[in-house]
Amino acid sequence: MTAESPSQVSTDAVFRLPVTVCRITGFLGEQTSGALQERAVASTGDRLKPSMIRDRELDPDLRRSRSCPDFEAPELLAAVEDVREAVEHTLGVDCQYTESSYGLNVHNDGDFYRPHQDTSVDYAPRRLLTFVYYLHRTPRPFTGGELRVFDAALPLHTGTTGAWEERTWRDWEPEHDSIVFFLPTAWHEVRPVVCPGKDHADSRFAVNGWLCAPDPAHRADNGG
Ligand SMILES: O=C(O)CCC(=O)C(=O)O
Ligand SMILES: [Fe+2]
Repeated sequence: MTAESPSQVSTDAVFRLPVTVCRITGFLGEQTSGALQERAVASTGDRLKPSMIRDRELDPDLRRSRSCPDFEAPELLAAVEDVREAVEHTLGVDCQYTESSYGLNVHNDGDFYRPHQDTSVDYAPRRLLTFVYYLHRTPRPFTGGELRVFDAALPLHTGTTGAWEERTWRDWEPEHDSIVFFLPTAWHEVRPVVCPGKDHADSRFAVNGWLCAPDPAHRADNGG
C-alpha cells in the first residue's frame, strides 16, 4: 500500500441508499375520498392545461399530462397537517412554519413524467416536503402510472457519479386514497400510464403539493 492509494475501495465505487417514502393508505376514508374524486373528475375542459416543468416550460419529452393549478382540496390539507409531525419524524425534516402549494395533475393514456427532482439550488429551493395524494375509479381503470423513486447514488470519491443506467429504484402503486411523502430532493418519475379507453374519468388523478419554507419577502413583520 502506498501513501497515494491507502484504500482498496475502487475509485468508481458508489453508495446506493434507499430513499425513504412515507406512504399512508386509506387516508381520507371512502366518503371523503369519493367526494374529492368527483371534484377531480369534474375539473375538465378549460381548467386543465398542459403540465409544465419548472412551473413555466412545456417539455413534452420530459412531461406529458394535464394540470389544474387552482384545484381546491382543504380537507386533504387538513389531513396532511394532522399527520405532519409523524411524517417529519420519519423523514427527518422540520415543516412547522411552512406554507403549502398544490394542484391537481391528470395522467391519461400515454402520459408520463420522466425522472426529476422537485427542487434544486436554483429551482423552488423553499420546498421542504413533497406529498402526492392519489384518486381513481374503482377498480383502477388504468395500468402503469407507478411512482418510481430512485435510490440515492453517492460517489465515494469526488469526480465519479453513479451511471444513470445502473440506478436502482422502488415503484409505488398510485392506489386510490393513498398518499406518499418524500423529500423534494429525491429523484422520481411517473411511469407511463396505459388507459386504452382514454376516458377522462378513467385518468390517474393526483393532488400533488409541497410544504414550503415561508418566503421572507411575505412575512407579516417584514420591514418592521
Ligand atoms: O403523480 C405523481 O406520482 C408524482 C408527480 C410529480 O412528481 C410532480 O408533479 O412533481
Ligand atoms: Fe415530482
